[in-house]
Amino acid sequence: MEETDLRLESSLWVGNKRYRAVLTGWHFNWTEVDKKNIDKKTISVPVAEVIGVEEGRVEILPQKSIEDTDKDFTVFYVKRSSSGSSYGLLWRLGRTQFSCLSRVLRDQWTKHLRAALKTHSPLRPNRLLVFINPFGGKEKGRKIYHSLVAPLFELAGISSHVIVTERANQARDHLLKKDLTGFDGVVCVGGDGMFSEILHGLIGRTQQEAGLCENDPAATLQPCPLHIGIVPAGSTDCVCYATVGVIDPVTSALHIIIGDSQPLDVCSVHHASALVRYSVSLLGYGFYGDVLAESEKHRWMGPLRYDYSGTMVYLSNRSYAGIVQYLPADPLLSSPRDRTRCLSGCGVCSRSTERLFSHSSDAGSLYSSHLSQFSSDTEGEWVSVEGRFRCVSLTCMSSSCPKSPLGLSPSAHLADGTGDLILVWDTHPLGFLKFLYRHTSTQDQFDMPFVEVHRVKAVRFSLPPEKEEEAYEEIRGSSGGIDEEAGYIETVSRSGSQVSLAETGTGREMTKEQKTTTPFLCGLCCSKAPAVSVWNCDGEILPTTEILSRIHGQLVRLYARGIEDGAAMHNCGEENDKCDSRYTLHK
Ligand SMILES: CCCCCCCCCCCCC/C=C/[C@@H](O)[C@H](COP(=O)(O)O)NC(=O)CCCCC
Ligand SMILES: Nc1ncnc2c1ncn2[C@@H]1O[C@H](COP(=O)(O)OP(=O)(O)O)[C@@H](O)[C@H]1O
Ligand SMILES: [Ca+2]
Repeated sequence: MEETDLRLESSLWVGNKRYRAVLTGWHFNWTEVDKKNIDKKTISVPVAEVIGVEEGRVEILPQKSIEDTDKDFTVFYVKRSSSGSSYGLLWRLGRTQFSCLSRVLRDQWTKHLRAALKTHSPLRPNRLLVFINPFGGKEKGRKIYHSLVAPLFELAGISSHVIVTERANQARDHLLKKDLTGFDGVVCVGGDGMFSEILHGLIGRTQQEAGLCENDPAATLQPCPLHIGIVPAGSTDCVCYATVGVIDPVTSALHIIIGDSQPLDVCSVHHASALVRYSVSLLGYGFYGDVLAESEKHRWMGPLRYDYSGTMVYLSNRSYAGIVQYLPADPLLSSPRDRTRCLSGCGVCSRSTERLFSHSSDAGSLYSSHLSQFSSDTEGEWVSVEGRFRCVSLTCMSSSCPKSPLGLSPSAHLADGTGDLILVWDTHPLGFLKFLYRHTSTQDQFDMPFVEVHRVKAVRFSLPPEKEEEAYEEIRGSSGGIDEEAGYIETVSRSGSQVSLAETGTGREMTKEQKTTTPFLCGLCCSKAPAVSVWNCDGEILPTTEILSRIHGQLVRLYARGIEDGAAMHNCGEENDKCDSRYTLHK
């Protein structure tokens, strides 16, 4: 046996085969020794991907069982396999039971492996705050967490405080107000709406503690210190799919356990100097807004509500007038049409990290550089277009999801500090159908004469003056009046409870009733098409039509690593499901 610091080497047995096992600090490898040279295969596991080390012969599935033999130990680690339909890789729990010649040697192996784990994965969480939405998606959040995720957290020695929500916004309010001392991260078991609650809670809490005003659209917001883990149990699960590459609770749990860290851009949405909401995936007006408004009436259908509502809204054949202004991002850094993909270890995002945070010690200059984007001096840099649109969408990331495996903008980046603005001008119904259909394949949805895509830092949307009046009349007509005295933006969640109040002074914002009835009833049941649509902000309907939206680079961090390139990881010559070389190659 050889031993230096964290290095350890000895013979170990797996079953009746003898292996030469080596722990180098970064990797744990074992190679069968009594085999002919040509057949020798080394299994190599990065220490960062070891989930747990247990004395004895241990199994955790289907139930935990321990055979407490004193010369054995069991190592659990990440094992990859192809996901079939998705672009990312599925992660599974690999397990190997080793036997040593003595108990002393066994204790040395377990001690060294555990010490290596501590040294090489500094972001592994010890304590997590878990929120489960029992009503998300197919209402399986509780089962998913307790049967698939909790046993893995236990194996990894993570303690968790679990809250099953009883109302919308409970998770957000908890994060805004309660003591979060001792937690390393927050886990969301649910869909994009539940993620959004956690996003708002954490961003709000961080700004409160930093004394920053979220209502100021020019403020440089403070990045959140706590990581967010997403265990998918919703309807679209776009944030999970776009950051992990698969919708799979076990894969997500393993990323959380090893403390993976993926920064994420966040888009703020303001109206009349008041924060309305934050978004990470879809900020969409027109088609996507109408689909969401319609789908809320069919929540009982579960995830299928989006297919049904999508068809109905498509058939209603609507377009909307609007003025879109945008602040272009530096075209030398990247382009939404460069046909690249933001994958794990993305160079564009890493270079952005340097750019975004290189002056962070000089807080004053960073703040003023952001401010300048909105000052009158730089007004000339904004580009303005006006016309009728099928949809106007802004996304900070690809927004890929099972419905659209490459997403709304396949070359968008998770953490480059920019968003992609997609303008779909009014066109004939078949053209629009073709545009939508291309989202489901690898065909380029931007290669159409009525579609534009721009990489941007900020976007403003407003109504042409005559439409503004028409919209106001429409709102008055359908709601029986707005409380003009109040002058508040009231954001109402999908389940109907109040999300936030922000003073605006305009009194022209839609009420809850307008949001859920105006666009669809006017478009399908009445002869007159509505003058305005609504904004779909990560699955929430915004109460305002005119907005200013700005991208904040890397404002939050997820327990994820971006989509792994399956082709690069599986070059061992074995078929995916037979492959037991779990080693991350060629990053
Ligand atoms: C003819 C085939 C048409 C296929 C159109 C496919 C276009 C799909 C793009 C989907 C982008 C999704 C962006 C994510 C949005 C979610 O935040 C939001 C809320 O999700 P959840 O909390 O899970 O309910 N989902 C939606 O707004 C659904 C949009 C569906 C559009 C058809
Ligand atoms: N206990 C609860 N009861 C009702 N609504 C809830 C509850 N917990 C969370 N929500 C809300 O449910 C909405 C949808 O949740 P989500 O998990 O995203 O599911 P889905 O993907 O099916 O829409 C979110 O906006 C969230 O605020
Ligand atoms: Ca981005």
